[in-house]
Amino acid sequence: MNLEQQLRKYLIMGSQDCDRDPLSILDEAIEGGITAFQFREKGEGSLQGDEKYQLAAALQQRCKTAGILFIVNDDVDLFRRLNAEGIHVGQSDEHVKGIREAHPDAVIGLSVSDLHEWENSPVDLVDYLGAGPVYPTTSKKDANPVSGTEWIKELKERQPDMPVVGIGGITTENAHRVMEAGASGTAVISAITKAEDIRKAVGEL
Ligand SMILES: Cc1ncc(COP(=O)(O)OP(=O)(O)O)c(N)n1
Ligand SMILES: Cc1ncsc1CCOP(=O)(O)O
Ligand SMILES: [Mg+2]
Repeated sequence: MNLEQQLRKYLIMGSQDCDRDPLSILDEAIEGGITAFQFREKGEGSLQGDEKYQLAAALQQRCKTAGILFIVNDDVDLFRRLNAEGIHVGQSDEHVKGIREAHPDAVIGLSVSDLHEWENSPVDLVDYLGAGPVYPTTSKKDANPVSGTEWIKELKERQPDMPVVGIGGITTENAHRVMEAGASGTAVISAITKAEDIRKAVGEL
């Protein structure tokens, strides 16, 4: 699978997003057919220190066994310690240039919410872009204003060969609009972590 195919069904999750064991949720999502996973341990109720590391390592092991791309959000030290395949950063996180210099082969994802961010970002140094929030989200308190699917279309016009994943408020009902706009995949938290039947939800995505 190339990166574009790997980004198709992209689960993002930390313990703060889970009403039950994160490992069981990941197992069910893997059975359902996710293709990438981002460890995002962040916000109210999130684990710190060794507890965070232990959970990340356990989730990474599940992804390794299943052959699923494993990406760490924000925490470059954790990404290094785990020797993870990828790191996702946003506009206020560690700069892409330094990460790329130190890790030429890493999969690096960058969030871009609007044209100003895109124009001022080192987009030639990253492997994919996270575009959003496409729709209103309750999973990220400090989310930027909603960008709609138009933003994905615009990114694909400007950088046709750059894989773009839509993120924010994506559900099994609206995911098709994100793909129709030109995204390589959908990145979701609640559509999977809060689903009654996780395998079914991943299938429907
Ligand atoms: C795939 C993907 N796209 C966007 C984001 C958001 O990143 P960021 O803006 O840095 O916000 P946090 O997730 O760090 O709160 C993402 N994590 N993944
Ligand atoms: C991390 C992140 N970045 C932009 S929106 C968002 C949260 C996505 O969560 P959900 O899929 O539950 O809306
Ligand atoms: Mg970030």
